[in-house]
Amino acid sequence: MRPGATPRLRRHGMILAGLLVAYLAISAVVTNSYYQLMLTLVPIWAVLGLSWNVFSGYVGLTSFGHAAFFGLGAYTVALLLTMLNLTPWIGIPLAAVVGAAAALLIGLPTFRLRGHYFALAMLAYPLLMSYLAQYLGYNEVSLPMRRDEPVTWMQFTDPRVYTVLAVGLLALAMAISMVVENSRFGLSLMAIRQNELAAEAAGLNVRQWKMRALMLSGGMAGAAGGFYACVLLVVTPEAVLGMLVSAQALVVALFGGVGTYWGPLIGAAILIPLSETLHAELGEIIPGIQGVVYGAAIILIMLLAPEGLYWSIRDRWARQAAPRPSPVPEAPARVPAAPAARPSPPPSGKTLLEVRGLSKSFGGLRAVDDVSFSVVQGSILGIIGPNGAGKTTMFNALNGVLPADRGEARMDGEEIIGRKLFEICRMGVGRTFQVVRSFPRLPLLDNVLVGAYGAGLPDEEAVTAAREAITRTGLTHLTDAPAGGLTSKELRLMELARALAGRPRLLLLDETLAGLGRDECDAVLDVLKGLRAEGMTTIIIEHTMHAMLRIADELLVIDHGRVLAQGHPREVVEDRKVIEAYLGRKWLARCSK
Ligand SMILES: Nc1ncnc2c1ncn2[C@@H]1O[C@H](COP(=O)(O)OP(=O)(O)OP(=O)(O)O)[C@@H](O)[C@H]1O
Repeated sequence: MRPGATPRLRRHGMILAGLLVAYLAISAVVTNSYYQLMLTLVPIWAVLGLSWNVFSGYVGLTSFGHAAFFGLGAYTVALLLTMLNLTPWIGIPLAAVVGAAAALLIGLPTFRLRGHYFALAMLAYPLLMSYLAQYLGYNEVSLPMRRDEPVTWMQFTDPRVYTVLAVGLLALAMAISMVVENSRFGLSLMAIRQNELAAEAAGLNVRQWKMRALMLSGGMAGAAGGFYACVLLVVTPEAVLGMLVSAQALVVALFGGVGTYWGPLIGAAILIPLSETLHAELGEIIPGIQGVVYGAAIILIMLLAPEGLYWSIRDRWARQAAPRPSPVPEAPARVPAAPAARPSPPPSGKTLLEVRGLSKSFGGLRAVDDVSFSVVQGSILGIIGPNGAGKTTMFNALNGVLPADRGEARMDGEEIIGRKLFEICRMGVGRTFQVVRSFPRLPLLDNVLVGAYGAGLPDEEAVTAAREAITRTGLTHLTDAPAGGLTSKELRLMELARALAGRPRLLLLDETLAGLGRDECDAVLDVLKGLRAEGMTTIIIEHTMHAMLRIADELLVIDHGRVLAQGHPREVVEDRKVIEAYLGRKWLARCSK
């Protein structure tokens, strides 16, 4: 569980229990059978919305095809009952298993696609299943009437019993979502949504996490579909695999709020009664009024609250509660000093990283061309070079973001080239990226925790490692501050802390000082010096020469993908080749004064 999760879960659990009891009390007094059915449908669609949210909301990959899992669940229950006489009490859990298994089969090929292509591919699955159901002659599967033993066959004469069961299913789906969102599961998924590459570089096995999320989501949708079949007593492709079903899952979550378990609940509680009431009152005059309601809801929410009702209300509330523009006071004096830096690194003399003949081309462009260098343990190697010289590509080839064409890189004698990004991270290579990505609404601690989870540390140790990393970067006073209120310097340090939380032996820092003022640069440099004093080995790409001269033990100059020079910073910056290729005439003039 994430820090602070237990009291939060308790609080939210009590609110949820209160809401569900109130809902049951209302449904107990409704006598009209149409509205009784509507009260049963609200929790069912909320469960489908929650299932969509567990995958698309947390991972950020839009699914237009959740009807596939829902429909499979509905057909599983209906066919098991009609063909094998199997009670829905067993059929519904089996529907969840079928939904999860379908998610595995769908995920395997579809995770190769990204963005819009993924969303469109998901659309194809329920369509395919719908045609298959028609082809197999399952155009209309009616559940046999077994009113003699209502409990055994889940066929009750009093529709309010279905509402109670639907609320029970919703409570279960909410409990699952709450645990997911407040655990390493949810945080890992959110990290993937924020930046897949950075998440993998932090040690997360992105494909595995996505698959787990889709399977859980498929299972929840399958159970919802299975129960839906028991409520309607008839299953048709249009009703359970149709476009409106997928749209309903998506719309209730988008309307209520994406990436939070409250979202689908709010969305279903507002949209389902609205569309069903309009359907009841105006359905004969305007057929398909539900589609109009969902379309209008999407347009309205996109215009007025793009992240959904929940976030819009919560953010407004938070702004009123804390009217200051930033939760972080501005005075720099308040920033506690990072660990005191020793003037010189502990020279271990031992080589930690040995790179030989590393090459990477993009078509005809040799972005990294036969690069060799080594890094002494406990030292800082600065990498400089003109824009487009191949510095970032070299980092990418080193830590597995891109496959290297040739070459080797041994860390402590162990080859890292050819391994996956998350494996290299787990071997002790931490990395930051040029563009910082944070989870703005989550506290700094949670943002940093991702690095510790990625390294595979168990829950308690992960929190300890994250707190240690926060202390080492001098951000202790901001531990509970939301990342959205941090300054550029604090965000840079937060990213550094995230890399440190995985307890790396080697840090790859890509332009950590980019966009910072002189004072801010100094503060970050102090942190880096502190880390070196602790024995951390760092390779840093940086354009700010004054910073490089102050911090680097050695400089490596790259130009057109090749090593132009390597050595002590003072010697390197006086090298004519380096001056001509990178530093320029102004630098030469300054040097010759
Ligand atoms: N994925 C890619 N596909 C094709 N070409 C690429 C790709 N990534 C980088 N390049 C090219 O490779 C060369 C090296 O780029 P790289 O980003 O590594 O340079 P850099 O030294 O890090 O530059 P900067 O200092 O501007 O970040 C550039 O010409 C760039 O356009």
